[in-house]
Amino acid sequence: MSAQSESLDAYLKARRELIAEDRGLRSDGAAIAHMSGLEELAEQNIRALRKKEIDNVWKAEHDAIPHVFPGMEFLTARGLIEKSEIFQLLKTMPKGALLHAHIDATVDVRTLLRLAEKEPALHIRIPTKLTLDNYTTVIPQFLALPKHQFVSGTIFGDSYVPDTWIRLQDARSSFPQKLGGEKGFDEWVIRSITINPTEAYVTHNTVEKIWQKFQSCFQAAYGLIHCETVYAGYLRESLLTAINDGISYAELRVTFLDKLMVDKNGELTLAHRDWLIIFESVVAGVKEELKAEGREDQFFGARLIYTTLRFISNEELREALDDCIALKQEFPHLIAGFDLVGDENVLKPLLDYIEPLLEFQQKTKELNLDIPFIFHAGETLGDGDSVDNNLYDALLLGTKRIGHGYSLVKHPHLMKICREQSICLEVCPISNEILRLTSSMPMHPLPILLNHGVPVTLNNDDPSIFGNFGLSYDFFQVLISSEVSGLMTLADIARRSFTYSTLEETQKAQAIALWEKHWKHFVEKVAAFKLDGA
Ligand SMILES: O=c1[nH]cnc2c1ncn2[C@@H]1O[C@H](CO)[C@@H](O)[C@H]1O
Repeated sequence: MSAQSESLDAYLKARRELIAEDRGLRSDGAAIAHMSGLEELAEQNIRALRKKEIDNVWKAEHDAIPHVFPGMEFLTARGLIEKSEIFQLLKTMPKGALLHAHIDATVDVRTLLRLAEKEPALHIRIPTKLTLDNYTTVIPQFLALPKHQFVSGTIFGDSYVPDTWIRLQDARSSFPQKLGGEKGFDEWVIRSITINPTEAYVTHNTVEKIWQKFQSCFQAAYGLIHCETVYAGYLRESLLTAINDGISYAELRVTFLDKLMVDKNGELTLAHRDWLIIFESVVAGVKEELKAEGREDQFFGARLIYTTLRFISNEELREALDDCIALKQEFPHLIAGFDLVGDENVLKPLLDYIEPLLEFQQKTKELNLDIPFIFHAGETLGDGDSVDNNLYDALLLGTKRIGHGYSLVKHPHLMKICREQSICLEVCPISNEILRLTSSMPMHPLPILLNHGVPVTLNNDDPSIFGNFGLSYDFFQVLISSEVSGLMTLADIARRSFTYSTLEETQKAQAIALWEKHWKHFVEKVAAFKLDGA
């Protein structure tokens, strides 16, 4: 061997070692090191497919879409993603646990409308007269009323008195033909409860503005969802959408801000415990349905994270925390934890609530109740602002996981804590992009977290508003925008998701065993996948 080739070999060896050392903190290392032969083939196939797709789709010119690139804005790219072979494969991948989704934003808006429009008690109102000029900006509200308060009529034209309730079915059937009739009505409502690409990328293209639109989606959809007959159907659809995408377990956030929900007679009588009873019976019903189809091994179960909004007073928080305790005592298997939600950038920081939160910890300790905090924190672009600082409080308060934790990468010490104490970040890539924290996936901090070995799960956050149902879209955006992460990275994330859940150890083992079974089938399929021209 010549001196030259010897020094080249030495250089290449040193290079391999440096790379291995740099990648050494990543959590997918073990999964990659112990790949089966089939997993190796599946990984190769996905990487080859990705390369082909990046060249043919994400670097190509498209008439309707001016600038495409891997991991680009989701709302512009969605149509292209849905045509992708990788995406079609990912749809059948077992995704593990969904640990971050707000339940009132999980069902396709058309399905919600189909459920709501069947309910004769539902009414609609708008704050102003609807005209051809203003109708795209007017946001409706909904409420189910008791029979003796039903009001027939129309919401369009001069006869409508602003802020009066009109039966939804009437408002829909009398919606003027020049606005598209019933179809136009549906489109109008859908516009008010979703974010469209023009809003995200043009008219509301700042964190502050998009949050205003985002929050108004929740307010508009609230009354459609929170009425007994619709609610049960809604929860069923929410679970089935997740399960059909390969999610086998979920911890879903529910906002228990209002004390009562409208029952099937249009009366405000359903207390929080009734909401949980409905949830429990829906979970049982879904299990029955799946069993009848021979699919019972696709769903391990679901729990709820009790949430309230970060604008309430300390006294109201004390009430909410007591309510959470009472619910946990009655439904220990259903309550997974406690969280505070809403726009961190404009609402109160965790520090404002420190007294009631510390009292709660003391109380639950005395009662021997395990109700972990699972706080949203650091969902911001700020560096040292009160939202960024929420990370300190979330960790000091012993948060079990961190919702978003977008700004965690600015804190090496906090990353170390998360790594050493297995505190997982519930990362929501598409949500972060649509809510304007990042303009696209290549700018998202996820690779920093993965390369530092910070535990992460991938989540969809508010799919009914963003359109990223299930986890396939978020998994896709992560996979297409990295050359380090591959199929085994996604597998590692999915497998570990159960570990960060609030399931007990034996349940975790059972849920992981089921996941492994589905993963094996999936790997066989991907390993056998024939690339065009291969
Ligand atoms: O990404 C998020 N960060 C903080 N709060 C959120 C996010 N997504 C939804 N919500 C909050 O959850 C409530 C619905 O139950 C909404 O009011 C919304 O503010």
